[in-house]
Amino acid sequence: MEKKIVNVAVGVIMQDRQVFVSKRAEHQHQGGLWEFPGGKVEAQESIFHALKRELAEEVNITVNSSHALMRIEHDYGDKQVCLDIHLVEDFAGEARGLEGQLCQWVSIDKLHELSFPEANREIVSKLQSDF
Ligand SMILES: Nc1nc2c([nH]c(=O)n2[C@H]2C[C@H](O)[C@@H](COP(=O)(O)OP(=O)(O)OP(=O)(O)O)O2)c(=O)[nH]1
Ligand SMILES: [Mg+2]
Repeated sequence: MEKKIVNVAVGVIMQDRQVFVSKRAEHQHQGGLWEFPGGKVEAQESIFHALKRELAEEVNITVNSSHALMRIEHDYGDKQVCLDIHLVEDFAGEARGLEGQLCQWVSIDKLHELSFPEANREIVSKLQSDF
């Protein structure tokens, strides 16, 4: 049977050379690892709309605009994802976890010290080489 690919809108929220990351809950897929906030793109929804909705729900910010950074397709074996990663520098509100998740601002230079899901390796490399 062909596996369904889950499309995910992911936001790299950046301010003053720092990025806002949150920790995935233990019970979630890839639980206990750090992530860039985001979530599933619903049927008929644009990536930008999903990004805006998820970042408001999860981390309290209103995204005004964003730029597509990269797309990563990754097969975790138990789940196949397509991550649409956007850079979010233009937003309103103060970022904080609204779902009880641990969050922090981390400097780009230290991003590699955190444990992320496998698919995020490329994102961290790109951020550290481009910014
Ligand atoms: N948000 C996010 N998801 C990531 C990252 N890296 C990565 O592999 N993923 C994977 C983990 C999950 O399988 C999927 C995102 O699903 P999610 O659990 O955030 O979706 P969601 O917010 O809509 O939440 P839910 O409906 O599952 O409760 O993408 C990342 O940096 N951020
Ligand atoms: Mg999510």
